Amino acid sequence: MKIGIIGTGYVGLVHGAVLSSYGFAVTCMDVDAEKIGRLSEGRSPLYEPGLDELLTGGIDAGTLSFTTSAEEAIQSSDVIFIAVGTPSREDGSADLSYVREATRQIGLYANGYKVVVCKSTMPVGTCRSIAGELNRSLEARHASFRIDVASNPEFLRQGKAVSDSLFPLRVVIGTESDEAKRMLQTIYEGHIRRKVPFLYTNPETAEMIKYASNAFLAVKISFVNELALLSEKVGANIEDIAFGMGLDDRISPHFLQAGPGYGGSCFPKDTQALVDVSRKHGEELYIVRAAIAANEKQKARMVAKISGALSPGGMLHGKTIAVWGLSFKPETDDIRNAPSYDIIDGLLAKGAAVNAYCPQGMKQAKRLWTDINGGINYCESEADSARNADAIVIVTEWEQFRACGWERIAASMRGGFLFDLRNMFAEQAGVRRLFDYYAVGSNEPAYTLEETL
Ligand SMILES: NC(=O)C1=CN([C@@H]2O[C@H](COP(=O)(O)OP(=O)(O)OC[C@H]3O[C@@H](n4cnc5c(N)ncnc54)[C@H](O)[C@@H]3O)[C@@H](O)[C@H]2O)C=CC1
Ligand SMILES: O=C(O)[C@H]1O[C@H](OP(=O)(O)OP(=O)(O)OC[C@H]2O[C@@H](n3ccc(=O)[nH]c3=O)[C@H](O)[C@@H]2O)[C@H](O)[C@@H](O)[C@@H]1O
Repeated sequence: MKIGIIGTGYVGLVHGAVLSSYGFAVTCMDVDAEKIGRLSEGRSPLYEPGLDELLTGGIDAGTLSFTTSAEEAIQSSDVIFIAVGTPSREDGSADLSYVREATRQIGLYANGYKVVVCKSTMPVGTCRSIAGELNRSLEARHASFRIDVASNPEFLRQGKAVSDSLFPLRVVIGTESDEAKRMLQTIYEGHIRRKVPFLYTNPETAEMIKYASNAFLAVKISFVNELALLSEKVGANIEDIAFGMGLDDRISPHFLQAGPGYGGSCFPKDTQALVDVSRKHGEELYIVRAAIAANEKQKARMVAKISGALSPGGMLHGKTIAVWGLSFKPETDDIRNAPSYDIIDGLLAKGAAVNAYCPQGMKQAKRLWTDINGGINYCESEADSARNADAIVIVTEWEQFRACGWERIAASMRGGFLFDLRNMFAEQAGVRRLFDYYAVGSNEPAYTLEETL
C-alpha cells in the first residue's frame, strides 16, 4: 500500500516518517519548496527528538520521498493523509482554506480509488464536507471510481511526537466506509497487535473526540492556574494541592502543573474553534470559554507579578530582565502562541529591556516576532542573558536550566530575582537560596537574599 501525506509540518512529517519506518512507501508533499528541498537532503526543517534518525532511515531505505507536486503525491498513493494546518481566523473559527486547497487538488488529480484521511484537526462536519466536495469533483470529471473519506485525528504532543506516534494511547477512526476502515487497519496493524485501543465511530464523533480532548486538557490547566493564583492569596501551595488532587485516580495527576498559561499551535486555536462551533449551533460551551479567558488572565498576571516585585510602581524602566525559554514547551522549537510572547510584550510595554535565551526557539522567534523583535536582545546562553540583569524569568522548563551553573549566574547579575514560572526549583533550596525566589501558586517563605546574607 502506498501512502501520500499532504502537509509536512509537525504532524505530517512525523506521521510520514513513522509510516515509512513500518516499510510503507510514503510520499510527503508540501507547497513549501524550501522545506521540501531541505527534507530531500535528509535535513529536518523542525526540531523533534528522534525525527532525524527516522528521516535518514526512511530516505536510505528508499521508503520515504518528498515532493512539491500534489499530482505526483496523489497519483502515486492509495491512501492520502491531509495534514495541513488549520489555524485560527481573527474571529476564532478554524481557517480551512489549506484543507480546501488540498481537497481540491485530490479531486483534480485522483486517478483511481483512494482513501482520504483527515489527520488535521478539523471542526465537526468538515470530513463529511470533504467527501461531498470530492464526489462533486469526480462527478464533474465523469470519473468511474470513488474516493472514501475517514477522520483519523492525531493526538501526538510536540517534543514527544515520534514516540507518541509510535506508541499512541488510542487510535480513533471515524468513517462509514468499510474499505477505508480496512486500509487504516492495515496501516496501523502494529498498534492493533500491541492492543492499543481502537475506536470506530462516525466522522463527526471522531472530529469531536479530538476537540473535546484538547479542550478538556486546556480546562484542566486553566483550572489549576486559577487555583494557583488563589493559593498565593490564601497561603496554600499549588504543587501540594495538585499532588493531593492527583492521588484520586478519577482526577489523575496529569495536566495539573501550574504555570504561565498554556500555549502552542493547538490548545489556543482548538478551544477557540470549538467555542465558535458551539456558538454556530446555539449551544455555547461556557466552561471552554472560561478556560480561554482564564488563560489570558494568567499570562497578564505573570507580567504583573514580575513588575510588582521589581518595582513598587510596576514600571520597569532601567530594568533588564533575562527571559529563559521562548518555545511554548520544552523539546520543541515551536513558538506559536507561546506564553513567552505575551510576557515579553508585557515587560517591554512596562519599559524593561529583555535579554532572551531559548535552547531551540530563538531562530523562529527572530523570524516571526517581527513586532516585538526590536525590543529583544537575543543571547547565546543562560549566562550570557543573565549578566548584569535584574531578574531571570523562567517561562519554559527546559531540562538544561537545572544545571546551568547557578552560583556563577547569580554572581554575575545586577539584581537577585528569579521568577520561576514553572516551579522548576520550588523544591531546590540550593538554587532558591541564591535569589529572591518567586514561584507560581505559593508564597511559602522562600530563601530570600536577606536570610542567606
Ligand atoms: N502540532 C501538533 O502537535 C499537532 C497538530 N495537529 C493538527 O494537525 C494539523 C497540522 O498541524 P502542524 O503539523 O502543527 O502544522 P504545520 O503548520 O507545522 O504544518 C502544516 C504544513 O502544511 C503545508 N501546507 C499548507 N497548505 C498545503 C497544501 N495545499 N498542500 C501541501 N501542503 C500544504 C504547510 O506548508 C506546512 O508545512 C493541524 O490541524 C493541527 O491542529 C494535531 C495534533 C498535534
Ligand atoms: O492537538 C495538538 O496539537 C496536541 O496538543 C497538545 O499537545 P502540545 O500542544 O504539543 O503540548 P502539551 O504538552 O499538551 O502542552 C500544551 C501547553 O500546555 C502547557 N501545560 C501542559 C500541562 C500542564 O500541566 N500545564 C501546562 O501549563 C504546556 O506548557 C504547553 O504550553 C495535546 O497534549 C496533544 O494530545 C494534542 O495532539
